[in-house]
Amino acid sequence: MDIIFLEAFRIKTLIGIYPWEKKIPQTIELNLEIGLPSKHDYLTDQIEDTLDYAQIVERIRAMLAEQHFSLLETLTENIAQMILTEFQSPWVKVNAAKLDVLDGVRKLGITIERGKRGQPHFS
Ligand SMILES: Nc1nc2c(c(=O)[nH]1)N=C([C@H](O)[C@@H](O)CO)CN2
Repeated sequence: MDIIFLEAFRIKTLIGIYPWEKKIPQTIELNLEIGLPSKHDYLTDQIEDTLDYAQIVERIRAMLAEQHFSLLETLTENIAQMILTEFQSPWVKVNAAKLDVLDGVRKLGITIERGKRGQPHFS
């Protein structure tokens, strides 16, 4: 399987279970791996024949501006389901971390995998 990755994508959003977290946006860091559908033919060298990672980033920005989550679990699940359904990715891994929210912990968060990870893509 071929994979698009997004590393250290930092974005501000309202996230958290405490009252202050529902009012003050926090920066979270996202790391994503997005499986490409094996039916796609990358040898065409055309953006139409792959997943456009710029569109995925913009879609995540829009989601996190509109929707506010209490838990990182819900945030990662919503991002994963959006990528599987809207971009027809067969498999996705989403990691979301809060930065410096607990004393002595630089990053903490969650990683989820959804969908089915496929075989290597041979062309
Ligand atoms: N499993 C989780 N535990 C906690 C979360 C979370 O999203 N998932 N969130 C919080 C608070 O919002 C925290 O980040 C504030 O310090 C606590 N535990």
